[in-house]
Amino acid sequence: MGKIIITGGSSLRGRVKISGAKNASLALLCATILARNEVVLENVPDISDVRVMIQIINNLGAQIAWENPETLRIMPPRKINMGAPFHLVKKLRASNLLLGPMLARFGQAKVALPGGCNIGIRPMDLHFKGLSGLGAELSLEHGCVCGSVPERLKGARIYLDFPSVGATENIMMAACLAKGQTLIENAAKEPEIVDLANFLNTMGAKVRGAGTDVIKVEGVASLKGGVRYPVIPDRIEAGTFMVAAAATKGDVILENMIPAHVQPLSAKLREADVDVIEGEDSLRVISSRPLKPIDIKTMPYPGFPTDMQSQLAAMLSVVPGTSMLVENIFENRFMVADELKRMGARIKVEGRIAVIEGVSCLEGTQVKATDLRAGAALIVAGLIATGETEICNASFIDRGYHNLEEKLRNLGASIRRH
Ligand SMILES: CC(=O)N[C@H]1[C@@H](OP(=O)(O)OP(=O)(O)OC[C@H]2O[C@@H](n3ccc(=O)[nH]c3=O)[C@H](O)[C@@H]2O)O[C@H](CO)[C@@H](O)[C@@H]1O
Ligand SMILES: C=C(OP(=O)(O)O)C(=O)O
Repeated sequence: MGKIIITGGSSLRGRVKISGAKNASLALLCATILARNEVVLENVPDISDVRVMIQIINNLGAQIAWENPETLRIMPPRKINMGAPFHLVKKLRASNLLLGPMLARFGQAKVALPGGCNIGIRPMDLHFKGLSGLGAELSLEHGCVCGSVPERLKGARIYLDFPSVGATENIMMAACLAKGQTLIENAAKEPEIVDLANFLNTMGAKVRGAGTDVIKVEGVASLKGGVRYPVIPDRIEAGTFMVAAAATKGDVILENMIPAHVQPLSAKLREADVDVIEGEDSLRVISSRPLKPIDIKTMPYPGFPTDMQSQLAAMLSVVPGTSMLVENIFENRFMVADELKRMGARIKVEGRIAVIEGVSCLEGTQVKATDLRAGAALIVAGLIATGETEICNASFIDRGYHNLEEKLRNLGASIRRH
């Protein structure tokens, strides 16, 4: 799976360009299935999750090719090949986002139960509730979700018991081609939801209210496609560089990003006594004073993102005093604590709570990435540790970070792949 080796101790300094968002790109790629004509997506990150999703959608009958390193040209399928293969689907969570578009456009779907990082049980009941509320008939057969639509999907009022990102996306995409109006209540409000709604509207959908608790979709007969659309910047990649800059006492300017999308993290870094200066589409992080301990509770957007919790745990492990993390989204997201402890961190995990007692330094050693953001956290830990840190299972990190080593080297880090 590859190793990343870091020699710690350098402060990160300079400028870094943030890539397009993984989670938005994956949802938008699934949404292209709804379109009748070619679609061009710009600012797509060349990461392994995106490459796997391209393979899956090509298998369904689409034709997708890179026009240049950040631009994908997609000819949606005219008829669908059933069965998204397990060996691909198991690699990423977002493969469950194929269900809504396949059912809406082709009236049938068969997708192996999705994989992704082992950060919790991650049920799909809300996806099922929403899609069956629109009239789809769904069953689980031999590890596959099978679905069919007797006639056309019909608009409905759907209340989500929890504002699930994936369920909101799946229902929103399916509702675009349903007959009549759909209301998604207690919808997720993440920036990736808004990006998906904007993309669907560019293709001819009628989605209103994305970014609020209630999304209203007026179904249309078809989505024309024939559009070029830039994916939003990746707020989690941006957040990871912000934390790396703060932890290494650095001074980094992040370019091509949306400061409002990282506001929950900026607020917390400021509490820790880091300077975060917002530009229009850039942001500067300067860490020149001793850091203060902070408490974090992960929440749906605009709360603090679960995808940034591990990286912050790495930073806080060397901040004098006691910090506390409460993980409210995924029950298994403290796996990184054991790896950080190997490096000398003092972290006590009790259920959904982790208490961190800051130590004076972390020591480089061999550690393993247990999931994507745990891998990112170990990179942060390696950058601040004394000596050499060897991170195995680096392919987890490749799921979500484009050119991470090169970007960090340009900021002065000593990092290489083995
Ligand atoms: C590809 C993608 O976009 N992944 C993101 C997406 O994952 P994903 O869409 O899987 O996350 P959800 O928002 O759906 O999950 C949030 C919570 O809802 C629960 N739940 C979800 C669906 C369901 O049917 N039933 C149910 O109980 C989950 O177990 C979890 O506890 O949002 C997460 C929360 O911001 C991020 O960490 C992931 O990076
Ligand atoms: C949890 C993540 O991704 P996924 O939902 O694809 O597993 C993530 O990006 O941190």
